[in-house]
Amino acid sequence: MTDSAAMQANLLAEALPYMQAYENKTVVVKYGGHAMGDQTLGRAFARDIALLKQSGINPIVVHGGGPQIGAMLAKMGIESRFEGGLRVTDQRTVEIVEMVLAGSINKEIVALINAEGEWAIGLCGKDGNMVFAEKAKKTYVDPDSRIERVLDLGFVGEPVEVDRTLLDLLARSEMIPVIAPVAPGRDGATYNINADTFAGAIAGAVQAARCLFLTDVPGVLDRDGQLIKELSVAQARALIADGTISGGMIPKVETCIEAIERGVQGVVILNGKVLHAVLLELLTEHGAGTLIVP
Ligand SMILES: Nc1ncnc2c1ncn2[C@@H]1O[C@H](COP(=O)(O)OP(=O)(O)O)[C@@H](O)[C@H]1O
Ligand SMILES: CC(=O)N[C@@H](CCC(=O)OP(=O)(O)O)C(=O)O
Repeated sequence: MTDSAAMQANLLAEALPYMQAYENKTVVVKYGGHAMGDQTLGRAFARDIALLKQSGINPIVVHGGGPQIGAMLAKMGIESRFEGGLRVTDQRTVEIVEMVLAGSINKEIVALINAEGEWAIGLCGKDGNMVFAEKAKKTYVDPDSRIERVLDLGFVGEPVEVDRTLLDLLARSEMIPVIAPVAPGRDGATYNINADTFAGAIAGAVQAARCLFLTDVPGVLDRDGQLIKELSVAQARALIADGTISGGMIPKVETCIEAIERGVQGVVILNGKVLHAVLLELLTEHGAGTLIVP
């Protein structure tokens, strides 16, 4: 046996018990816009997803694309504005969000997975009546008057209904769903949904065995910048309360907590900029990021 063949055999032997543990289980992978790097990274991500399917695991990809939406808006002369980590989305903006998310980014990921010999299918919340959203109800406390005010974020939505019929059908097929976080409202509007929130709702609806959030940091870091390998829901809440977890990591960890409360068995935040992060997390003993457990 050559060295390389021996190495592959060793890797396979290490991965086998994990593959068996996840067999026929659903793993939701949230692929964040910041985690989408160059072609090499994109191909490695697609290969990981293809390998999961080939191993009898049922992957569902939910993707973001915040930086890519920002770049397209800038090209059209529209400035991006965020409130509490959410993009303020007027009618013109939601049209561009849908174009970028459900159009170019979605099809790019589908093509990458298909190039690995699999059958990916690009969807958004509108397809198969999968997700219905309502206008997000966010409030803030006015620092001068201390009065609680409602934030009007325009067409920013929260998923309120998830129908898993189409996802169940795809799970039994050769298809890998790749889903953009855009959904209709019962009011006929199109809503822009934060991709973490959307992935958490999908993971809860399908009772996923794992939900992975690929971002551009190694996971949740402690005050000294060291990776925390495992966190309980109570510990995660304490880190938000004492300010160790801040900025964009707050809604991400809150989404993880909600997903666990909805029955997802384990949620992981990890660095998508590491080659084969998904396989390293799921199929090796040490994992790759921060595992949040009940
Ligand atoms: N304790 C923490 N551990 C890790 N990242 C943190 C922490 N507190 C704040 N952050 C910030 O959260 C960011 C990740 O959130 P965000 O940028 O919204 O991710 P994404 O765009 O990939 O969804 C990190 O880049 C980091 O700046
Ligand atoms: C309401 C809201 O903020 N929606 C996000 C949707 C994309 C997203 O969340 O992408 P990332 O995961 O790459 O950040 C946005 O418009 O940027």
